[in-house]
Amino acid sequence: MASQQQVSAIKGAKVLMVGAGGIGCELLKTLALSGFQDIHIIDMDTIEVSNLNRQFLFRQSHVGLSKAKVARDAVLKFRPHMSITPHHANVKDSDFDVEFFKQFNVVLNGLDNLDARRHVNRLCLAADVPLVESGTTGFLGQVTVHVKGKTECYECKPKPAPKTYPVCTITSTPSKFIHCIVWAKDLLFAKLFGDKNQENDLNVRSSDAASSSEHANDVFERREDEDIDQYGRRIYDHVFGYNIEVALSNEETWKTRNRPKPFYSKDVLPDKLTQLNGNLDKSGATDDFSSVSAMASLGLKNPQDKWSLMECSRVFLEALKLFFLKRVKEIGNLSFDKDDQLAVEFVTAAANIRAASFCIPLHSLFEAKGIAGNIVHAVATTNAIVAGLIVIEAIKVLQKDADNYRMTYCLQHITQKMLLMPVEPYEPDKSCYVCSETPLLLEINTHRSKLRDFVEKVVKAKLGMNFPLIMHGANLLYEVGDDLDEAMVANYAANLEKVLSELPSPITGGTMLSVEDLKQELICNINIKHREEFDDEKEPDGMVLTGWTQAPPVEEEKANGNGASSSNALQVEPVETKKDAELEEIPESSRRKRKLPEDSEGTDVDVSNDVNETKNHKEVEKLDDDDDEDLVMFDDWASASNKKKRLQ
Ligand SMILES: Nc1ncnc2c1ncn2[C@@H]1O[C@H](COP(=O)(O)OP(=O)(O)OP(=O)(O)O)[C@@H](O)[C@H]1O
Ligand SMILES: [Zn+2]
Repeated sequence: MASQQQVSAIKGAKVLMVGAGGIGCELLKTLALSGFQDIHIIDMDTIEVSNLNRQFLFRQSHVGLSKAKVARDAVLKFRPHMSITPHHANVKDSDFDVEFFKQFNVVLNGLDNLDARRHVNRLCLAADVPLVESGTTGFLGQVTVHVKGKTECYECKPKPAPKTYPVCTITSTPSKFIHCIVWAKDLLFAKLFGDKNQENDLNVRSSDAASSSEHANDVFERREDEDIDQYGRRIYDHVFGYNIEVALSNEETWKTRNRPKPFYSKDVLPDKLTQLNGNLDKSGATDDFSSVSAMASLGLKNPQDKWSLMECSRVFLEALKLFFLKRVKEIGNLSFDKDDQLAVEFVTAAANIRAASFCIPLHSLFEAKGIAGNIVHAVATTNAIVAGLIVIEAIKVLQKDADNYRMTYCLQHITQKMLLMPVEPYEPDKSCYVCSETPLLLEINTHRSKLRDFVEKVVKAKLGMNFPLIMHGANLLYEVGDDLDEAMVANYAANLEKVLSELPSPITGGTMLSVEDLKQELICNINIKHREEFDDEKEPDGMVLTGWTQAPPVEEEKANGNGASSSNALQVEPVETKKDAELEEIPESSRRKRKLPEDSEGTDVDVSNDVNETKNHKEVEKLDDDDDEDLVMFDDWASASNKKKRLQ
């Protein structure tokens, strides 16, 4: 039962909910049933069929409609007197500025990406509105509280970086199916259907041997008047035949490994079969790209079947053909999307052919899609638990009950019945560039690096600024915005191409730059230190930013003798996690032996495993095998004491 105080805090609160997906639907329902009266919802998406299994406010008839609006309507049916304001929009839109955020007493995130989370964090800091942040991945989840000046902000701690794979493993020596998927998705699919100007390691493979015109760099370009079937076979023969032969010629590599088998289309697919390949009429409507399917065209029905090498080859050629015949306008702009059926078919087929070549077990489309799309199946119960925890923290925040704020980690721990692990929040990190004013340090070659390098590699990629403004003293060097006149745009464009030391207001060693994102009201000061040389391998950006921290990438395996290194690695998100940086590591303090509250007094629980990885469930389970009494289920949060004061 809520106390009178809680009831009035709830009733008087104006709440902003960002994200009306898996967590958001549960959250809105729980907020409504807890008595909240005034809620704004921002969600940029429309409802998809795949949402219906867990986003229970939505029905089949809502597919294609705004999530925010339908969620509002669904809740008003059982709480008609609530005020719910839906915004079908991106939270990064300029309408949702600091003034907009200031009207709320608390912001609750149910998002699925780092970019939006960082943006909301910055606006909450600028508007001085508390934020309750959340995320789930399968059975794992977390809820964290961020109150300016009291607790760490969302960006105080580095977020786990995506898993990386050495390039040479992907291009030359795959040993697992995931390596074949990364190759098919990030190299081959990107090369054939994505931006032609992007650097791509398939080029290296294609041009490092004989430079005969047949196998030179432009092998992926479709020649004028080239029949689409011929083109498909040529690509097939190049990537699965010729490239493997080139790799085989490097005898050293295969001394300790199984030699791969080159495949040529004429051997795998008799001529007659290719001619008969596919029935385009069955491949899907021409006006609905999303329904185009090579499987349909070939009469392959069950996505859980493992295709034979011949079937994979037919799907490969058919999918490639369908892209050129039915989706030609998109070619050049495509990037892999797990919800794009034809893309998934192509990648599954290509990955399996490569897997067959390297004697790696083949996988079904269903499995390949899960791996390629980093899919961990969402668990509705986890979302419900997390939504409940968000509301509990929101109520504490509204009551300014800072002593009892908790970051709560939801762990699957069936054998030990351990479900929730509450942890006291940390104070703000004094060196966090987002919530403190600590300057960053950038080592850079000011005579060689251009302003563009600085903007792309530091300001956008690392600091996550979308609308940067760069000042050197009183001089404005660069700015992005809708209200700039033509002369300014031209001036900034010219600055981008200049090396730092030759800018109108030169940037040299000792310069202090101020970089600001007007929309996020975030200002960072950056001290510049000139440095001549950088290590290509270890410092591939050609610059080093200190004070900005990202957890080191999870490196799958060390360079394996072909000269690759982690800096020269392909990134994929950890397969075990669903969304980027959705789950954080449990804070250091609680990763060490941590004294538990009353119920489990005297029992030390070591949670030294990374909750990020679903595969680690087994390791988590084995943590305290010897003690069956570790039930860590707190229904009285205040009793979760035994605590060391960390808040100010
Ligand atoms: N920048 C943003 N602005 C507004 N809403 C956002 C933004 N980024 C993500 N969202 C919303 O956050 C919600 C996250 O929900 P969820 O994690 O369940 O993802 P989903 O897209 O519904 O499901 P899935 O990714 O599993 O198909 C989505 O509804 C998405 O539209
Ligand atoms: Zn911070």
